[in-house]
Amino acid sequence: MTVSPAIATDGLSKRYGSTTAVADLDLTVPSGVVYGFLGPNGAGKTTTMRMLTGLVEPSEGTATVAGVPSDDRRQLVDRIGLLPEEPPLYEELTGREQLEFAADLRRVPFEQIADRALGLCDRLGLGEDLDRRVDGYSKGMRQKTAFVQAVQHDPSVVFLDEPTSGLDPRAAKTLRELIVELAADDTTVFLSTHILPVVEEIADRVGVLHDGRLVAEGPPGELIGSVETEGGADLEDAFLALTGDASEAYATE
Ligand SMILES: Nc1ncnc2c1ncn2[C@@H]1O[C@H](COP(=O)(O)OP(=O)(O)OP(=O)(O)O)[C@@H](O)[C@H]1O
Repeated sequence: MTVSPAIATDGLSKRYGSTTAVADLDLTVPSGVVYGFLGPNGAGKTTTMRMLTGLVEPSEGTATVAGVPSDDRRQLVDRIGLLPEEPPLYEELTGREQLEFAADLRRVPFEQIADRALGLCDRLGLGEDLDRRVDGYSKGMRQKTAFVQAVQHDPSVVFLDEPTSGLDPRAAKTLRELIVELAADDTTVFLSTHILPVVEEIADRVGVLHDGRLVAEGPPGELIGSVETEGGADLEDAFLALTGDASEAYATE
């Protein structure tokens, strides 16, 4: 029996006027993996994620996510989760109301997923703040709420854009653990981040985008092994070699 990939794209491209944001992308992401999606600023990562989540129409090519064509937004939202760079939260709601609202959008009764949602909040240290309004939340509290909102309905595929942004070290560690647990429970995690040690630690596979093109793909160890260095190479070395610009300053925290 062949298991369908979680994400498959065929010649996926996006142009904005004379700018080619994503060019002829053929990507296959197996089910149940953590997939690190890397690339310099402006490489096309966000645009790719927007196409895969049905928010932006491709100029050419097709994509299937969790078995659904990416232009079938109605079916897609039930099967995916998205944590974008700028989390969409309603300032006037409490954290709990925000999570209930997100469940409603997917026509999932919140009571059905409350144990999972509130358990995630507790793990992230958000439990005691859930009845406060979002407009009084810190950046980290917003990020935690947006993460729970993205995964509370147990999606088949979740897209995370810089998920540890603004999180303190303890919460960031918990979030990394949660990502690994999600994948172990068969949720495919599509993770875009500039924090390469995190990718090296938790990603099963990595794709590197450069100028809208996929320039490398495989397990992190394979990418690192492809780089020649005098000492031991790491994913940052591989990234810099593959994207050909040693001046890109990348976080190494
Ligand atoms: N709505 C838009 N209109 C015009 N150009 C756009 C638009 N969205 C993205 N672009 C362009 O497409 C290219 C890819 O941008 P994108 O945001 O996908 O990159 P990224 O890899 O996510 O970058 P970063 O790491 O900085 O977030 C850039 O040249 C960007 O200026």
